[in-house]
Amino acid sequence: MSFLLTAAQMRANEARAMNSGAVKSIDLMERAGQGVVDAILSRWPEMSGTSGRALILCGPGNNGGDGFVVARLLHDRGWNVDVRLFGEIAKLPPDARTNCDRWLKRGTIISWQTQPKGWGNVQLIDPVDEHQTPPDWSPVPVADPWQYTLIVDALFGIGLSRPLDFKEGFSAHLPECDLRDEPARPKVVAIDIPSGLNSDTGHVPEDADALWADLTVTFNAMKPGHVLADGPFYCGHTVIEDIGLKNGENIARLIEAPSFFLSKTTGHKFGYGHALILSGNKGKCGASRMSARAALRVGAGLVTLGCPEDALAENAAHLDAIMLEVINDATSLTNYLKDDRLNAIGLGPALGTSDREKAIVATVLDANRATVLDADALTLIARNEDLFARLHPRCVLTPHGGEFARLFPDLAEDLKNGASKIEVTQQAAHKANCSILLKGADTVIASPDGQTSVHAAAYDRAAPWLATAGSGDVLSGLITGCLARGADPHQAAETGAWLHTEAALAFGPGLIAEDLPDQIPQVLRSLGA
Ligand SMILES: NC(=O)C1=CN([C@@H]2O[C@H](COP(=O)(O)OP(=O)(O)OC[C@H]3O[C@@H](n4cnc5c(N)ncnc54)[C@H](O)[C@@H]3O)[C@@H](O)[C@H]2O)[C@@H](O)CC1
Ligand SMILES: Nc1ncnc2c1ncn2[C@@H]1O[C@H](COP(=O)(O)OP(=O)(O)O)[C@@H](O)[C@H]1O
Ligand SMILES: [K+]
Repeated sequence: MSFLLTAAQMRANEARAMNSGAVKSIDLMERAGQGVVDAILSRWPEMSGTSGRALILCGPGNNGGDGFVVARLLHDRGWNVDVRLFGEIAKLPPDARTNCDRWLKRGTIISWQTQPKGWGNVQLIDPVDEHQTPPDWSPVPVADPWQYTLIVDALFGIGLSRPLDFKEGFSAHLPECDLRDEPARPKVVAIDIPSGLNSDTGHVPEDADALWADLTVTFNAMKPGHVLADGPFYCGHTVIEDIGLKNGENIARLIEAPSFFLSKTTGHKFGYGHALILSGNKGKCGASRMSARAALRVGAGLVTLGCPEDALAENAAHLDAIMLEVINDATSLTNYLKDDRLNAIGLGPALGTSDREKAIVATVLDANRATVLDADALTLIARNEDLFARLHPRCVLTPHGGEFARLFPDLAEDLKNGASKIEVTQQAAHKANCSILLKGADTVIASPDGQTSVHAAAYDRAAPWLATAGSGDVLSGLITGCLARGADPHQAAETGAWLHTEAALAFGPGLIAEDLPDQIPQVLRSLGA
């Protein structure tokens, strides 16, 4: 199982290891630098056979220290290495300083720093005399990035403490981001996290800048910034190098393939649960049918679509294996729910938002069954405090960003202002007293018992084809089906999110929402279900 660590949690791991005497910080830095070199050579094996030319951009903290280690290791492999330092050698922290000195036995450093007040553009000074302030800020030309095989961003890691500003000269050392697809350009590698990206949130603040990378090499575990928000775009591809720290607390787990409960062995259809999906009036029920189909495909033993009488003929024309039940109003729903084999309910897609549906949502919540609330059901809950107050821990809410803002306006504002998507989802789960799945390529799931997970449809699992009308309806059906099969709400949301993306990957370009449920058999087979 993989976990995400905040910067504070990573520092705590390091402090624990130091205090126990298990390892010295200088050794951790050596392992980090070695890990970066290993990751580079493994990603681009052609670089191990020959020596190239590298530019290492070091920052004023320990991220820069890792950079000095990389510079030394590449030099010792025969590479031609240039090192630039943002800051002053004299102010480096101890381990970074040690590695800077080791580098200075092999090569030189060109340093640049923020210009003193009143100076014009950033000045580059060459070389830095570590014992005295340079008498003259003589400009040095920015190196042409295209002369390098490799550029390493060791400027700022988890210690980024304020927004990055390209005016300070950081970007001049990299080819333009638009040239990412240009094969002749140097490879760009970020140590720990691309500089400028917030490692806890994945945000790059408005008006701020960040460097981009082809490869990001981080240590021990991914940080939220590698998978949330803008993170994957800037990181390019992320690998984890083990530097031997033991992980303590984490902020979330990273959802991986489910390893349980999706296979069917023996037993009767009722042993796999009976899901009820509720729909609205005729002409608008397509979304609920897709949801029902997804619930059946994921293996619910039975699925019934409950709809008003006027929608019966339309639904009957489309459905075979899915059963139909007339649910005109809250009273007919109450009667139908007397069958306690109905163990999971999904509602919202194509439900409607009139008084009929408001009463239906109230009835469903009062029934205290495992329930997924999506789309129109979320709109009704956002509008009616009495519905919000009825939410309970067997519910899963599946809002997209707009629905989340209607349900939790304050938290949505925090998110807009740079708060962590993980933290706002945790707070929402606490407020609503139920599981919340906040959608996106970075889907976050939090439950009131504190469980938190992130599903990243990123890197090798990027599935942009999911940005298509109705794909969310299928997701709610998948989760309802998992609930019917006996998963708890958090587990059902995790499994639904993973299957949803996997189904999109199995289909690929041209995907429309209807295609998703029919990819599920192939996905289940690949899991050995
Ligand atoms: N367990 C750990 O935490 C380990 C950390 N290591 C490395 O150490 C890094 C963290 O080192 P630090 O805590 O020294 O932090 P950083 O090196 O990430 O950055 C801190 C320095 O950057 C300056 N700074 C921050 N934001 C700035 C901005 N926008 N513009 C200009 N200056 C800015 C700060 O004033 C400070 O001098 C990690 O990212 C990783 O690369 C590794 O060496 C191995 C182990
Ligand atoms: N670019 C993307 N990458 C991965 N998943 C995405 C992307 N865009 C949307 N999704 C997923 O697709 C689904 C869309 O749901 P939603 O916004 O409710 O759409 P709809 O209401 O049309 O069904 C969500 O599960 C979301 O996480
Ligand atoms: K970096």
